[in-house]
Amino acid sequence: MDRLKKELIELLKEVGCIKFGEFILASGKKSPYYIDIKKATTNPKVLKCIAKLIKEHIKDEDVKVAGVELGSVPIATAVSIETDKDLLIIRKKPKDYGTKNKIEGELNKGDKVIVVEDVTTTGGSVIKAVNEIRENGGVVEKVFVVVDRLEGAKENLKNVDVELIPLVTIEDLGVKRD
Ligand SMILES: O=P(O)(O)OC[C@H]1O[C@H](OP(=O)(O)OP(=O)(O)O)[C@H](O)[C@@H]1O
Ligand SMILES: O=C(O)c1cc(=O)[nH]c(=O)[nH]1
Repeated sequence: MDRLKKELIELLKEVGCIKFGEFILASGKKSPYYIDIKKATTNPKVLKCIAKLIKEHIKDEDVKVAGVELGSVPIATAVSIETDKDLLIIRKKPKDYGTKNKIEGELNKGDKVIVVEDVTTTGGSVIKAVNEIRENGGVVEKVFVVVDRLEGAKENLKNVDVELIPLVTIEDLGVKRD
């Protein structure tokens, strides 16, 4: 296994982001476990590791890096700094004053954009962001996610012609699913 991937798995365990109990997810689904990914994405060591792993995939590509409010913004920022690529921030709702922007940063027609996400279950949240970028002229082919829970996101993204690239999956973290 890649050294950085191994390091990321260890770090995710170390910061204590794997939790068991009863949780309601963004999709409305119930789950007996939860990846408290914000514990990871507020930790500089984890952010550096994530950024380096994503850099291995996008080294020479002419792309911009997009993160969705709230969870993916620190990840996209770390990747932007590590790769020297422009950052885009996708809001969940447009600002209702000032610029009224939904996308912050410069997105031009035809720009290639990679989207980063903190965790995927159904992929519904990141698909909304992909649609927003596409509606504004961006070209999205790849989404990187720190942890994929293996609950349909890969298939749902494939249906909209996007490849989901998980840095780790729930299985890599040793979480048993029923
Ligand atoms: O794959 P899905 O089924 O869409 O679920 C995963 C999404 O749910 C969480 O977001 P949340 O809405 O809690 O946003 P936050 O980052 O603002 O906390 C998480 O950060 C993902 O974006
Ligand atoms: O689907 C979600 O909302 C979700 C699942 C999970 O494990 N962690 C998280 O932050 N969100």
